[in-house]
Amino acid sequence: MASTNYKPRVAIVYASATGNTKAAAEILQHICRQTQVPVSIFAINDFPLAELSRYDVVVIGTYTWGSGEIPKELRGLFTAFEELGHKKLVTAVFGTGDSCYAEFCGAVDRFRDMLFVHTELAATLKVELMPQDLDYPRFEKLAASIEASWQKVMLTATN
Ligand SMILES: Cc1cc2nc3c(=O)[nH]c(=O)nc-3n(C[C@H](O)[C@H](O)[C@H](O)COP(=O)(O)O)c2cc1C
Repeated sequence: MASTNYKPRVAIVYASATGNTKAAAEILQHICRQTQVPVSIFAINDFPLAELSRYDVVVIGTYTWGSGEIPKELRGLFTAFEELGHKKLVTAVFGTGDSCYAEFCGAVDRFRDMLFVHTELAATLKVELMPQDLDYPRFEKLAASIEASWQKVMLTATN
């Protein structure tokens, strides 16, 4: 995300009940920071939904609850994306889950389907429980996909 003069405003917004998704969010924040792009990270309860439209890139981190469901604290954010309907907003969604459940990381799938319709969805990533060292390159790929989508949106805007 460093090759244009304009620095995108990037937010990582996550929900985490037991810490796995928080750890994943912090890995992504660390990787993004290496590209010199300022990244703000918010636990969902600290993120002002009214500010969603002020960001160029929003990355969601979610665990999965119930039977493949979005945690209730993220439902407001889900609706806010639907209502915003901003196709130039670059998004991505990652999640941690437990593959013992029938719908592994079902919340990621639910966000993916909605974000694909309402935003410029860059990529998704599913992680088994607490992220491990071998997941790190997968987060690097996620960051690279986000950057590529951002460059695409910038290019479209200037042509
Ligand atoms: C009651 C309950 C239901 C769950 N349902 C699912 C599920 O449907 N699919 C899944 O992949 N993981 C499911 N999980 C596992 C969590 O999503 C997983 O442990 C996740 O890493 C927790 O993230 P956190 O540490 O950020 O809270 C469930 C966990 C609990 C306790």
